[in-house]
Amino acid sequence: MQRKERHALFWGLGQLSVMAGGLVWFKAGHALSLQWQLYLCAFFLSGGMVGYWAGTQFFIGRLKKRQARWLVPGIFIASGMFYFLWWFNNNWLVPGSATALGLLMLWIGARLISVHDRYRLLGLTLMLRGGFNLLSAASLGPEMYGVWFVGTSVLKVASMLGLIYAVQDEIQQRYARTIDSLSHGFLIRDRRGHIHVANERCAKLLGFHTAQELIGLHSSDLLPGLTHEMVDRYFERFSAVDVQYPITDTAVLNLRNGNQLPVELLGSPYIERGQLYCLVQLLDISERKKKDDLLYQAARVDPVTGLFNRHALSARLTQEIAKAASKGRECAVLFIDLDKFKRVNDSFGHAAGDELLRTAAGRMQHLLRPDDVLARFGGDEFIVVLPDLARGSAGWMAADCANDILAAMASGFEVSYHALRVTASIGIACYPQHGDDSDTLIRSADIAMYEAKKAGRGEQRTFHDAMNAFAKDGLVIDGALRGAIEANEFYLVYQPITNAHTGQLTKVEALLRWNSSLLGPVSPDRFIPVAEDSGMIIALGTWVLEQACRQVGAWKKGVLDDVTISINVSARQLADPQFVTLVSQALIHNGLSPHQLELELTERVLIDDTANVQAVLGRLRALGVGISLDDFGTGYSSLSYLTQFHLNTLKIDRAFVMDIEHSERSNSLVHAIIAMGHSLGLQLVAEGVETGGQAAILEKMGCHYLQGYHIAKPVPPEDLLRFASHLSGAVRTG
Ligand SMILES: Nc1nc2c(ncn2[C@@H]2O[C@H](COP(=O)(O)O[C@H]3[C@@H](O)[C@H](n4cnc5c(=O)[nH]c(N)nc54)O[C@@H]3COP(=O)(O)O)[C@@H](O)[C@H]2O)c(=O)[nH]1
Repeated sequence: MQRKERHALFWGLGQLSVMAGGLVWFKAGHALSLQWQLYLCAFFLSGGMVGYWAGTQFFIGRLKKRQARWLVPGIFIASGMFYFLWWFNNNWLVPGSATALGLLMLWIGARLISVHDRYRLLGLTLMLRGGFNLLSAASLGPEMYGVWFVGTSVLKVASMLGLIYAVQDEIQQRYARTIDSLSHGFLIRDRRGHIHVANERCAKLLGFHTAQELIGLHSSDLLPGLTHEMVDRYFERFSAVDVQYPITDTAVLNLRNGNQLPVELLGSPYIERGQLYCLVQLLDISERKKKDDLLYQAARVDPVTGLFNRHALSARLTQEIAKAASKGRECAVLFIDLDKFKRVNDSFGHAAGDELLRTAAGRMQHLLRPDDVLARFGGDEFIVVLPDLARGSAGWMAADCANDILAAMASGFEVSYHALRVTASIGIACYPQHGDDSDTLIRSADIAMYEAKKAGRGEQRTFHDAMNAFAKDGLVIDGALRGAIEANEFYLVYQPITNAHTGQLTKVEALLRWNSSLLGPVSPDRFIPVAEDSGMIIALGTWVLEQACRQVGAWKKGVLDDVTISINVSARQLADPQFVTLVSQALIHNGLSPHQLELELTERVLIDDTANVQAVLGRLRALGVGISLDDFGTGYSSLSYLTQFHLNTLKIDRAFVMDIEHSERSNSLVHAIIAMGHSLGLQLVAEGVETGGQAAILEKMGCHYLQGYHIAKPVPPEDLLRFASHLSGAVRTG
């Protein structure tokens, strides 16, 4: 039995008790002594009153534990009092009982009315019964028994109805409270679409004031766009076989107040008295949708610049390609890489780097048309997509755009109160000429961007097929390079560098050769850039350093006893924190004095990471190792490098030397370089000397050393030893 229903037990027992008292008094006079009759009547009346009182308290939920403990003692105390009263005068028994019961019912009725509206009918009928009892007590004679019986029966039926109403109302209220306490909307509709039940949350979600407003409405009245057909079609889904419940849908509802509400609808069938209804739960998923949108955004947007990220860009480019294909139009992809961005990050920190990226992105965005797409592709890489271009125009439109971007970058940046110059390198690929899917176009633009970088930064290049062949070649070489050191596929050749005045062999340049088991002989011009890109140049350079020093060690105590070995060092080697240690170990292990080693660097190495390069070169010079600037004249040819890096030697590039006999411009340029080198106290080496005439001019100009095919080609070590022996004999005799 439910806790609430125990009131019926108390009331039932109370009623039984009162009836038992009546039987004892009116029907048991012949079987019991008067004292027993009086006592039992007093006991049953007390039991009945306590039962009514306790039932009422229980009904309204106010029967406390400590009160319940007094119920049985209360019956005995009250019985004692009634017995004592009637013992004096047993004529008081009937009117006294009616009076006591009447007063109790008046109290119960008043109490119920005061507690809740739903008890008003019950309370009123009980008060009437109470009043009727009092009236009966005052005037009830045997002649009135018939009237009394009818009156009391009518009132009992009325209070029964009042009780049924109160209990039903309570059950309904409990049900309503339960569905109202649900955190989601809830409604029950019938086959025709009429709403039978709805909770307050449902009303609120749909823009109504109360749930009551919804009851009786047709579902199509709930939302402006909802038609009768849609309402019927929804219900039909519940009649279908093999349906998994709940039927779950998500939708964005257009509400009557003009707002939109993203919801999840959970529909389940509900059968009442053989009729199929549909029970719909509405879950407000605005918050979930906001989070989904945020995640979607995060997956598509670069947090630093707020631009599309790589994934979003790919998807967008695929769309633009499809559009261009369907309309016979073109589109272009610009792959933009900020030069030297790493230096900004390293020198000023990542916050400054981010600021620079945002400024660069802002400048680019400013140059673009509303439909153009700008995305951050990676660290310092951006991509611009120019969509919907007329046939034949993609190439020049992209080149124009690239020029504008290069100009915008050239105006310099202010980052963390520092004025910085950051250039960009741009590669261009067009649809349909250079690829017909997003991956191919981006890859082609990337390859073209690398070509632009190689051309010396701040440049743009448009993709062409030869670049692809080159990139593919790079991939093949990259694959073949792996394991080539362990497989002993590399060896060194040595090219003599002689004193221009005396002809004496004073230096040799070690040059790397690769005889690949897969590709055959591969020239350094092809494999060195690939090794530099992959980072393998560090291992390869270390091998060259050790091998060359070992060779010079082996030449000790011979004609090449005091020769200086010159080796080429790439930027990545110099950035390797182990590099200086490796150099010093190579010297010690092979017994070389530091002046016997000269490291050849190109201008590109020097500009890449000035602060670090300066520090490393300082440590190398402290060791006593010589530093030589290779290919001078081909790169930036900046005088500041010559003073800034404390170089020992300047190597004049072959490109100038080859023309000095015939070109006045080359002649005067080489002359100027030599004069400048002298003034800075540098040793000068002329590269690519191929003729005696060139050698003579260079010697006359004051060049200290000569290197080139005129003296000797790069040769294996044993040939070089023979050459050196021959030369020293010739020099001695000469
Ligand atoms: N980081 C490293 N780079 C290296 C290493 N070994 C070589 N290289 C670089 O590869 C480039 C090509 O070198 P290579 O094919 O060996 O060419 C050298 C000489 O053979 C060539 N040379 C010398 N004299 C002449 C000449 O009279 N005519 C002519 N046509 N070519 C000549 O010049 C190259 C030497 O160049 P340089 O280093 O600039 O002095 C080249 O850039 C090498 O630097 C290595 O171990 N590590």
